[in-house]
Amino acid sequence: MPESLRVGVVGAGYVGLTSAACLAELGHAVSCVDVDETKIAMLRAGEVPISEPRLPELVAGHQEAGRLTFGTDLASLADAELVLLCLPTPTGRGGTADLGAFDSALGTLRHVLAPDCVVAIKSTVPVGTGDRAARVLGLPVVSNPEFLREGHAVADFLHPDRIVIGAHEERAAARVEALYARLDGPRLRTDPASAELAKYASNAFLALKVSYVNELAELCERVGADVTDVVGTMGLDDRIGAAFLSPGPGWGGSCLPKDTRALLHTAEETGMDFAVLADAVAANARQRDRVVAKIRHAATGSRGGSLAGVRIGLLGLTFKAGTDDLRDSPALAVAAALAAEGALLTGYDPGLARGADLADVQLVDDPALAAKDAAALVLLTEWPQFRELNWSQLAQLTERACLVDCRNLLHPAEVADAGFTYWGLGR
Ligand SMILES: NC(=O)C1=CN([C@@H]2O[C@H](COP(=O)(O)OP(=O)(O)OC[C@H]3O[C@@H](n4cnc5c(N)ncnc54)[C@H](O)[C@@H]3O)[C@@H](O)[C@H]2O)C=CC1
Ligand SMILES: O=C(O)[C@H]1O[C@H](OP(=O)(O)OP(=O)(O)OC[C@H]2O[C@@H](n3ccc(=O)[nH]c3=O)[C@H](O)[C@@H]2O)[C@H](O)[C@@H](O)[C@@H]1O
Repeated sequence: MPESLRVGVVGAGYVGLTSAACLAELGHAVSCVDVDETKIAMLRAGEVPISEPRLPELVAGHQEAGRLTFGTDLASLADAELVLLCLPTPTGRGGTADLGAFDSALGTLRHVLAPDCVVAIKSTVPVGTGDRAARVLGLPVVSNPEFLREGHAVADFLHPDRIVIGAHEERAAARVEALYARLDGPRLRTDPASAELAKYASNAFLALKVSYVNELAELCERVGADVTDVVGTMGLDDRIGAAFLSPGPGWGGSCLPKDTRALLHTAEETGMDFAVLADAVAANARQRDRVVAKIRHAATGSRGGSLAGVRIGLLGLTFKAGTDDLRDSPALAVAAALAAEGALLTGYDPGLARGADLADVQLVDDPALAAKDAAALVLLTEWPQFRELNWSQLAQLTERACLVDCRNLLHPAEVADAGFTYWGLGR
């Protein structure tokens, strides 16, 4: 029987809340602490503030069973055997990770934690952060990066591709490993610096892969090839893999952009020019500009046409399908660029609650309202339900039946039959 640990989780966001609920599911006694009083009050009332499959059931069930508690006071972690830090590490000055929230929590925890407590860092933090935290706390600090994806958070946590444990001391590493005793998946023991870097290296490689495909899509257009068949061929090679080969409006979300910036900053600090990564980031901005040019062309009938006063309907605003997260969403970056040229934007997203307040887009709760009188309809997020829309009806509602599919989600022939002139990426 694997041992049950008294676990403290600091931060109740995507990573913290998912970890807390899943660790309770694995049989541990979990106390989750966040400074956000509103969020904690919601969680105590059984409401989960983010949209993640299975999370509400786990939170409600384990709270009721007494295995999961929520609070705002870090002092409640005094008897924890293991504390997981799941604090935000957004972009700070010069592109580096801002460790403000992290340091503020450490400042309190150093007076609170028991002398035999082990601390694990789940946040994505620059190399050396764990060792620095160990000095501040006077406790062993293990790097245990998290690889879950938003929209799949619970499933990814409970079925990890790998569990990475970067530690100096065996005793501390063993305690973190005990946390996951009930989970399958390869364990990788290493030093803290390698674990910290492995997390950035993974996210940066995913970004690189998508930037490569976005540039490839451009080349396909120039030479008259179809990117779907090109990446279909590539993906069948096990060494390349089929995942992360879909062209889109650029990669975004709360992590890939900030983590590529932070890794570039780390390289810079050592005097290294990480040129291939720097260009993947630059390619992401080029991709947004290309998408905007394509929309301008579709909506005005000319490459350099003016978008002033032109009505454009947007389908999908979140940074990818299956989430309600708008942080660093490429769809919003495209919207901002269109709005800056004077376009009038109406947007529909199945993941967003009505009444969400967006700077550049009037949010509507029906795709027909986004299509109405639009000079172009632009699909920006790959929600699968968009495939089932009544495209003939939407075509009739638009002013000019032009459709820019920035995710290559739809069958060009089908939407053409519905009456649309279709633009995809690289096809
Ligand atoms: N979102 C994701 O899919 C993943 C995120 N990560 C990493 O995990 C870390 C956390 O990310 P998210 O969970 O997305 O962030 P988040 O923004 O969703 O949640 C962070 C939580 O920490 C709380 N907080 C801030 N300061 C605090 C303090 N001093 N004490 C206690 N709580 C405090 C905030 O109120 C918030 O609820 C980041 O380093 C991120 O890069 C890693 C893997 C996946
Ligand atoms: O560190 C993190 O926070 C997490 O960041 C990403 O997860 P996530 O931010 O949920 O988003 P992804 O699914 O990776 O998508 C990132 C972006 O790339 C885009 N993308 C992805 C794949 C693809 O083929 N094409 C493409 O444009 C998505 O639309 C999205 O904008 C990683 O996939 C997780 O492993 C990691 O734990």
